[in-house]
Amino acid sequence: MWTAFTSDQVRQAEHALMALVPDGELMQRAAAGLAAVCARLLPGVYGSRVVLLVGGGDNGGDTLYAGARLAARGARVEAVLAGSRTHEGGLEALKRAGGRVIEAGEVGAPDLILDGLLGIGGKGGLREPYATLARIAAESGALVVAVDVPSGVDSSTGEVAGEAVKAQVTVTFGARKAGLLVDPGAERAGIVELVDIGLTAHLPEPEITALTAADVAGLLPVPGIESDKYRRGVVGVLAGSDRFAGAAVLAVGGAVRAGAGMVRFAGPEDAVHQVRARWPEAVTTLLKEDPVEEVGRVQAWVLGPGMGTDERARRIAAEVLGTDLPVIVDADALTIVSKNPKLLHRQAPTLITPHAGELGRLLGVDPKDIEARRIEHVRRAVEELQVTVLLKGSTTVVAEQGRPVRVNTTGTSWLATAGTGDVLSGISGTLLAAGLAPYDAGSVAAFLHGLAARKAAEGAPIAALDVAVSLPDVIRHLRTAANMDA
Ligand SMILES: NC(=O)C1=CN([C@@H]2O[C@H](COP(=O)(O)OP(=O)(O)OC[C@H]3O[C@@H](n4cnc5c(N)ncnc54)[C@H](O)[C@@H]3O)[C@@H](O)[C@H]2O)[C@@H](O)CC1
Ligand SMILES: Nc1ncnc2c1ncn2[C@@H]1O[C@H](COP(=O)(O)OP(=O)(O)O)[C@@H](O)[C@H]1O
Ligand SMILES: [K+]
Repeated sequence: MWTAFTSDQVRQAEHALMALVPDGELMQRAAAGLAAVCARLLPGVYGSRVVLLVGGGDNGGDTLYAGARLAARGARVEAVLAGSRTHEGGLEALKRAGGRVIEAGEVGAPDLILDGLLGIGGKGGLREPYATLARIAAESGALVVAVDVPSGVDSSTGEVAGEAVKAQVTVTFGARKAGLLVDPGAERAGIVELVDIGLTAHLPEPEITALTAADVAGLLPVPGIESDKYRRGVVGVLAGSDRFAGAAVLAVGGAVRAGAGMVRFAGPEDAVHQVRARWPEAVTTLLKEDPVEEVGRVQAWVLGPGMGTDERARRIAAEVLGTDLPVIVDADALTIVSKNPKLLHRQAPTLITPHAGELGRLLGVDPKDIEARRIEHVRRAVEELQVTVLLKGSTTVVAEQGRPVRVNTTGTSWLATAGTGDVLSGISGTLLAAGLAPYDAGSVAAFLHGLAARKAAEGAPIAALDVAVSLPDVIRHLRTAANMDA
């Protein structure tokens, strides 16, 4: 499990650790780790040109000491001093090692730029001259490595309020900062390398966690000798309308290919035909005015993809949410519950899977604000709605009362195509029917969904159904990598 922390949590842990080690020791550990990563990234340290963008705080200090280490190994290291003050010890060390100070106009096109403008002390959008330096870095063509945090990214939330550095790699010290895992910050951070400075024992409960491949392999339900199709989990899918029959095919596809014991599908005529044609293994029921009960026994429901918001859909939603079975509430069902929030007042496990627009309607908030500060809003949704919430988007996050927010790390922007959300609700439904709690079902589903999309895409466009089709390959790979028996 990965863990990530707010800047306050990191500062508290650093204070506790600082009391136990000599002055300046942590900065030396950070600088040594940073220089080692830079040395690995450069084709060769000797003779390479490295530019340091140095802010006035300790982030600048780390950067100067790391620059000194690279200079000592033969790199040509130059520093732009951008703060109203400069870490004295760091600057002395750099000069002693042969580094020199340059003006912003002399940055040019170095091999490597180290962004040491702001660390966890940064607040709000970059002010000048930092903003100009962020632009110079972006235009230089150099490999940009952010020190601790890309400057301009809020290290606790991932918010970017204005200009920010965009790094290919972020070398972060002691603990992952929450803002490095959540967009828009995650996109600015690139690959995150964690340097151990001895902080771990002092860290509190994390605000944020992320499942690793091994965690997912451990959580995935697999059939055993006692299994039959009912015990593995029967998932019921209530999706599709005369207008949107495809959503039914996609949600059923996600459920089938994620490994359901059985998928029961119920919907209008065209949807039933299309589901049967694509997924003959699904058991289908034509649902007109009959109660949903007629569909048969299921262990969890997927409610909403493409089902419309008319009177018929509202009646189905009310009936299903009135049962004591676990339910995934997605797409049109979210529109229905946003008009009648009481439908979510239920005891049984409930996972809602909105994108920012849908959550915006549920909370009465502008979707742009949700995308800017996902963690805050997903927590607020949990608080107000008292259900488990999976917020979709460029970073998918899953939240539940009293638990850290789980951030998904596998997504790809190729997923931004119609219908992939329907596949996700099918996967989540299968996992819920297999007995996973909503928090695990949602976060494992998002992990598999992201990996399946990457596998299907491999750098090219995908259709939503490709994501469903790739699921077994992804599950096989995860289990093999975790050394699990066939
Ligand atoms: N505290 C510790 O024990 C350690 C800290 N380390 C480093 O120290 C960093 C934190 O250092 P500081 O607390 O000095 O903070 P920063 O180096 O992040 O700088 C904060 C200063 O930048 C200015 N500033 C804030 N927001 C700005 C904006 N938007 N535009 C322009 N200027 C802005 C403010 O004047 C503030 O004083 C960490 O990120 C890490 O790199 C590491 O050396 C490891 C150990
Ligand atoms: N830029 C992006 N990067 C990564 N994943 C994305 C991005 N945009 C959308 N997604 C993912 O694609 C899926 C889209 O779902 P949704 O918005 O419900 O669309 P639809 O209703 O068409 O299926 C979600 O899983 C979401 O997290
Ligand atoms: K930085």
